[in-house]
Formats: sequence, structure tokens, C-alpha cells
Amino acid sequence: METTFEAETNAGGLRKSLLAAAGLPKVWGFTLRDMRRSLNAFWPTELSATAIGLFAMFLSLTIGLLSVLYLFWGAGSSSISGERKEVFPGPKRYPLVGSLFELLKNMHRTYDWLVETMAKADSSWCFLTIPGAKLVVVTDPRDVEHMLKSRFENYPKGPEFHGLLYELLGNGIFNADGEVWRVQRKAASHEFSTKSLKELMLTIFNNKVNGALVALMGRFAEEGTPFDLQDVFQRCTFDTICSIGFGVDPGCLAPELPVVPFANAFDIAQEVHSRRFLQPPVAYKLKRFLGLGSERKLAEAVKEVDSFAYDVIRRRRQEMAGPCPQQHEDLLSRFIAVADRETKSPSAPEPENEGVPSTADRFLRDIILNFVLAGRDTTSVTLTWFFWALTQHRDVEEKILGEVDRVDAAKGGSGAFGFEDLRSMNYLQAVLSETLRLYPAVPSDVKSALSDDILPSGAIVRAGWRIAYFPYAQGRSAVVWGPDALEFKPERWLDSAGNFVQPSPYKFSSFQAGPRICLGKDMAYLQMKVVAASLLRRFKFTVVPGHVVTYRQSLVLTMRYGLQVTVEQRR
Ligand code: HEM
Repeated sequence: METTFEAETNAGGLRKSLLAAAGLPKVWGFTLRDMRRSLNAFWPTELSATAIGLFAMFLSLTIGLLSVLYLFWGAGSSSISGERKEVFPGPKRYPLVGSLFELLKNMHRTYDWLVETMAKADSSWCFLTIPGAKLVVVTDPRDVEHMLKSRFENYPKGPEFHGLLYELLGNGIFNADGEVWRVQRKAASHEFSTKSLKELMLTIFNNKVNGALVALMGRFAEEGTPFDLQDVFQRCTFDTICSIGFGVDPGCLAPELPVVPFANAFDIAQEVHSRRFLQPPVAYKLKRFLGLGSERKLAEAVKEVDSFAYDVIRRRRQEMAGPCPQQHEDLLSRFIAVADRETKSPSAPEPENEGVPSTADRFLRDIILNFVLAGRDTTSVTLTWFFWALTQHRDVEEKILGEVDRVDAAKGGSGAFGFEDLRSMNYLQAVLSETLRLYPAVPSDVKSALSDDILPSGAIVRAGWRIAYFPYAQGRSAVVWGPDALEFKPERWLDSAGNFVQPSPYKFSSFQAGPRICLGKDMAYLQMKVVAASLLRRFKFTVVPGHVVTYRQSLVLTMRYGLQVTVEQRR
């Protein structure tokens, strides 16, 4: 199901000799190995070894030229270099290339590298640059509140972010600013607070988990074979979010674990979009213009996604216009009226535009796909880190089981959990929150600054720079969470009576905060509680010995190698 672009070319030896011939065994602490890793990350794998060799030579010449310029004009002659020494904490920066090489060297562990960088500088924020972009990263809750709430209007996502995610997300809520965002936010906030949508969600979660998911786990337990729990959770959340969004269940959790074209295309599109964030913008724009490598794959994937989405929209409109329209509670039906009103577009394409989606349908497609993206991987990766954390802390697992059994007994052991049952699971809520503190599904989130600003911590931001709040580093900060910040300790979320205590969203920023706080937070806890309570009562999970657990560099904190586990029936 998951697509990876990390395949090695088989021309490693030739590439190595070309790079060595280009005189690049070690430049500014950037070794040949780092270079190979970075090239694989940036460029389509089908690039030939010769092309990579030429690129190495070009880079070598550029670096040589920059070094000469650096020697002639000297470090610190630019205002940034001058200010950096006194004011800007962060990794080493070089003229023109900025922190690019440091970033590439640490590409496989960017988040931890940034945590270490800030600790070394004894600072709650840091500054780094790559060609074409300057970025300030903040962790002080006062700074987070400042950028996400007090000066919200000064920190939109900006046109650059919009462009990076445009093909898949269009002008949907996640990828919009200003009025386009406000209209969707208002409509979606209203829908998310309705009882009927909440009930639909809980029914879908309970049916999917107690049906297909439990059946699949039962089969794995019987067979005793290892499997990737992350993949299973991704399939589960994809099925549920599509059911809530479109009223269509793609069937990713079917017993044979099928490759579903829509799901597969969605994965590819998401992966290519995440990679764009780590490249100088010119690199992906050039590849897109030439129709090369990952950008070509993106275009094909978006075509597949669009064909699925527009087909569902068209069929729903036909049904609604028919003699006996059915009552649907999904997001698609809820947003059709909003789309028609906001775009002042006819309900269906004009005859002469046959085959071209109307503005209203494009709007609908964007809204729904944004919800699919927002609600799928965030929940599935959190569940994956949560189940992994329990294999490392069996005492915590025992306490959850105690709580789930108590709630189940109180309602007479009837199976599916209701809203009140789930709400009363304070300890489970604490463990999920502790998981999100240390392994935030969205580890960092970038905005752009419209005007110069100084943040409460003293961090300096200039107009046009990027600025990111950084839940991953916040969650690990002893200043923010105390000296035991690195310990997995769910009790920190509970008061003396065992009730869950809501933290400040600027300190616990895993769901963002302020006017753009995650719209699906309650829905996510609901779904994760259903999965956790239903699976833990029935099954015990064990990580396959030797399996490496680490994250992958992506918009979402996915486990790099998935989570290989075996499972056994409890009772
Ligand atoms: C553990 C699960 C989740 C986490 C950690 C999470 C986290 C986040 C974060 C950090 C953002 C801000 C992203 C940005 O603006 O760049 C966000 C936005 C959003 N989330 Fe979630 N999310 C989760 C689950 C969900 C679910 C299940 C849904 C519902 C389908 C959802 C819907 C949204 C929407 C619509 C936005 C955009 C809000 C706006 O821009 O106004 N999320 N979420």
C-alpha cells in the first residue's frame, strides 16, 4: 500500500567513482555518503550515474567559486552573517548555500538534529537557511501563541505552501488562507458540531473496528505471522475517513489486503508533496515542467484520485436529482449546498462543459480530499506509536485494560462503546496524549511571515521568512514539560482524582492552536479510543525482535520501516 521512492540505483559504484573524480570526498563536513543519500532523496531514481556525476562536478565548481568569493569578501560581511553571530542561534551557515549541507547531512533525523541544535545553543528557537528560503523554528509556548493566535493574520500559510500542496489539495481548507479558508472553516465547524455527524462517525468506527479490523487481527493471531501494524492502521483510517467523507468504503481492510488504486494514488501524491518541502523550490518546479520522475508520478496519481472523487460526486448529484433521493449524512452531502452557494455554480456541469468539472465540483473535491488527508495518517501513525509505546510499557497497558474492563462491566459487557463510555476513559485519553506529546503526528508546521516581527522570546522574524512551531521539540523540552520530559508518563495528564486535565494548546501544540486548531481533534480521540479499547481487550501485540523503530522524514511522523508485530488472542 505504501509507496517508497527510496529505491537505490544499481549504479552506486560508478557514481562513487565519478563523485570521487569530481574531488568531493569531503566538503565542509559533507561526506560522499551524505551526498549519495541526499541525491537519492532529491532526484528521481532513474537519473543515470553520468548525470549524477555531472551534477557532482557542477556542485564542486560552484562550491569552489563560493569559497573564493567567501575568502575575498569575507564571512560576516552580509547583514545576516553579521547578525547571526550575535542574535541568530542555529546550525552552521555558509554564504549562499546557508545551512543546506548541515540539513542534508541530518536529513534522516531532522527533528532530533534541530532539538540538539537548540539545546546546544541553549535557545528555545533557531534559524536556518537554504537557497531560496529562511526559516525560524520556535518552541516557546509564548511564541507559539503569538504566531498562531495573537498575530494570526501576520502568519498565514502563504502562497509558497499553497503551491507545494496544490495538485492534491487545491484550495481546500488545509491549503487555503483568507476568505477561501474562512468560508470552509465556518461551514466545517458547524457540521463537526452536529450530533448527527458525530453519531455517524461513531457508528462507522465501531462497525469497521469490531468487524473488519478485529477479524483481520484474529486471522493474524491464528497464523502467527508477523505483519505491519502501521499499514493495517492506515488501511483502517482510510476506509473510515472515506466513509465519512464520501459515503464510500474503499475496502482497504478486506482479508486479502488489496492494493486499492485510489488509496495507492493518494499515498503517492502525498509522498511526493512531502518531499517538495525539503527541496529548493526550483528543483521540483523544473521536474514538474519537464514531467520527470516523482513529479510525473504525482501527475498520474492526481489523475487517478480526481477520477475517483469526481465519479463519486457525479453519482451523488445524479442520485440527489433523481425521483427518490436517499438521505446521506456524510461530508459530501453536507458540503454540496455550501459548494453551490459559495461558487454560485450550477449543480452540474453545463452541457458544453461535459467532462470538465464545474467550479462547485472542484470546490467539493478539494474539501473532501483535504479531510481525507487531514484525518487519515495523523490518526493511523498516532495509533502505531501508541501500540509500540505499550509494548515498551506493559504496566501502562495493564492500567488501560483495567479501565476498559471497568467501563465495559458498568455497561453490562455489551460490546461496542458509546460516547459516554469513551469519554469516561480518562487514563486512555492520557496515554494517547502522552503518545502525541513525544511522537506528534505533525512534528512541525510551517507558516510564512507577512511583516517583520519580534516574538516574546526575542526570536526575530523578517517579512517573507518561513516560521514553524515545532511540537516534536516542544514535547521533549525540559523547559516546557519539566525534567522528566523524555519519560513516557501518562500520569502527568491526570489530576489527583484521575481526571484528564486539558493542557494549554500552545504548550501541547500537536493539534495546532488558535483559529486554525485541528477540526478533527475530538473525532481523532474518539476513533483512537475505539481502536485501542476494542483491540487491547482481545489481543496482545509484540514487536518482532530486531525491528528498527524510527521515523521517516515526511509531513507526518510515520514509522520509517512500519511496525512489524505478532499478535496473540487474550481470551
Ligand atoms: C491524531 C490525529 C490528528 C492530529 C495530531 C491532527 C493535527 C492537526 C494539525 C497539526 C493541524 C494543523 C495543520 C496545518 O494547518 O498545517 C490540523 C488541521 C486540521 N485537521 Fe487535524 N489532526 C488529527 C486528526 C484529524 C482528523 C481525524 C480530522 C478529520 C477529518 C482532522 C481534520 C483537520 C482539518 C480539517 C484541519 C484544517 C483546519 C484549518 O486549517 O482550519 N484532523 N490537524
